Amino acid sequence: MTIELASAGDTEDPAAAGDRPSALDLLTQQVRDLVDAVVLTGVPQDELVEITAELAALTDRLRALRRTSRHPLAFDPEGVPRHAGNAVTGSANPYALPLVSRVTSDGTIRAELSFRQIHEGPPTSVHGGVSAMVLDQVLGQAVAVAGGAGMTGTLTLRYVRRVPYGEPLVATAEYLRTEGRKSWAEGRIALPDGTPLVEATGLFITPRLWTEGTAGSQ
Ligand SMILES: CCCCC/C=C\C/C=C\C/C=C\C/C=C\CCCC(=O)SCCNC(=O)CCNC(=O)[C@H](O)C(C)(C)COP(=O)(O)OP(=O)(O)OC[C@H]1O[C@@H](n2cnc3c(N)ncnc32)[C@H](O)[C@@H]1OP(=O)(O)O
Repeated sequence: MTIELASAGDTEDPAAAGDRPSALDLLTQQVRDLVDAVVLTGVPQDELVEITAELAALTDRLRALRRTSRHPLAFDPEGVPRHAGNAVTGSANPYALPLVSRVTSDGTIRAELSFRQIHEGPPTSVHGGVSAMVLDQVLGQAVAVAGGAGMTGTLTLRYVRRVPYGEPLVATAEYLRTEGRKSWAEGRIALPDGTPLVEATGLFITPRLWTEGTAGSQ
């Protein structure tokens, strides 16, 4: 297999790397695969002990050089915030799905996604907090693209139907309105045919600190 990597240094600037994955992106995806494998593994105890020791050694190798700063926040040409360390969308965060969203011609945020077994809450269903995290993100992106980027003040959810994992789903969000530093959005996670599973409305508040030009220092 030949892997075309982004150039060294591109990881600091996702736009410069284009669509090519960086070595960090590939490591991150490998760790996601590892986490999936851990949840589902049935290998015997002694094998688990050996694997754990190997992982401890790999963890030490990664810790040999630690970042002293967070991953930078950037905006793609459509105005969607991109942050490699983000818990939902981050290409360099193994914990992230990762969720990849785009802006449609009418300004809707749209992301195709598929939850995995690691997201399980109730048997065979996705944990409600995981659904909330995805909706918080896409609603936040909707207000950011509309010019009202902010912190979540309130997020109200209605869990309509159980959310399955391992199946294609769609998350969408639309900006509603702005009053001063407050912006509202609504969205949903749905089946591909539009059947809603979780519906959300959210209020996002642009912190006074950001309007004073100190974003990112909090
Ligand atoms: C230099 C410019 C830089 C611009 C920055 C650019 C980009 C930022 C990038 C990315 C962001 C975009 C998208 C990200 C995508 C997804 C979003 C995920 C978001 C999160 O995952 S985020 C984590 C959870 N979130 C929190 O961790 C919030 C903790 N909290 C605070 O940080 C403060 O609390 C804050 C900032 C909310 C307000 O602080 P503040 O000092 O700026 O404003 P203040 O208190 O004066 O309130 C003003 C008016 O909002 C009302 N109000 C206040 N709080 C309210 C609430 N909770 N509910 C309802 N109304 C509320 C007041 O009642 C008043 O209302 P009124 O004016 O009518 O009296």
